[in-house]
Amino acid sequence: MDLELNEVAVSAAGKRLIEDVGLRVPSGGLVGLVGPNGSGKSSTLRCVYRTLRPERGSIRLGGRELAAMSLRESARLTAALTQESQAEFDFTVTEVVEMGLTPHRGSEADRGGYDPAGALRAVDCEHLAERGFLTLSGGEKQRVLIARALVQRPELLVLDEPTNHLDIRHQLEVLSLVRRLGITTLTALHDLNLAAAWCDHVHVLSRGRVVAGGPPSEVLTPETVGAVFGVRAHVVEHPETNAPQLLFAPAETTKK
Ligand SMILES: Nc1ncnc2c1ncn2[C@@H]1O[C@H](COP(=O)(O)OP(=O)(O)OP(=O)(O)O)[C@@H](O)[C@H]1O
Repeated sequence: MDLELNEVAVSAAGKRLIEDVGLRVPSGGLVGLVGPNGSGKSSTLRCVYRTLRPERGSIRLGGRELAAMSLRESARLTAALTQESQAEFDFTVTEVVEMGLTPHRGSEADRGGYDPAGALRAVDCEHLAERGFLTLSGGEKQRVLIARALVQRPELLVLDEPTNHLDIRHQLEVLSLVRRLGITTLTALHDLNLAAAWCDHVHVLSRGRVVAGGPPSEVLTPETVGAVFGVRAHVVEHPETNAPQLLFAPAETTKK
């Protein structure tokens, strides 16, 4: 199911958070949102998982206006891992993962996919099934929340910094898993090299606007990264994967 945003604008507390945001995630595609702190990544994602209501523009999922769907319907289709998801649940890990089934309760629909144990296995957390969620490390919590998103069997995954708190192995495993799942995914990422390595397309946000979008090799150029993030970047090619990777230096550093 594809996702399309056109000229989306949203405000909160009298402040324009994003303006004219447009992007498309093709069915089964993985698209990254990158940008400096406060550039509007989370606000864009919040419009997609409907905790913010755009005041202009359109958001279509599978060709249908989100605004015309009931919240229950869009919640069934969309699983979100948000900045707020780390809420303090006083439940076991299995109970937290089972919460992902909530949007399907009372519905006949069963599109197959992960059961709670399978989802925990997929994120390498099977051994944590009976632990209290509150006793987990930050990275373990993050992986359990990804398992909760998987059992929902969503058509669309919306991920806000899914690699937060994860060690390097689990960062790579989570993105590789998302890739393998083939679910339409829009994700905010701080790490430009992860975005470059895993995303089909990357959109760069700056002050609430998309200033560049397309394949990572076309978008994550020294010029764009320099202008948006205020750092000097050099692009090298990963010797194994050929993905563009960036090396950074502060803007003011002069070469010795
Ligand atoms: N409810 C709100 N009321 C007022 N301002 C808000 C609200 N939500 C977000 N903002 C502001 O909008 C801007 C964009 O925030 P947003 O969280 O979308 O950025 P972000 O790119 O996800 O940032 P980060 O990388 O720091 O997570 C910020 O300046 C933020 O302070």
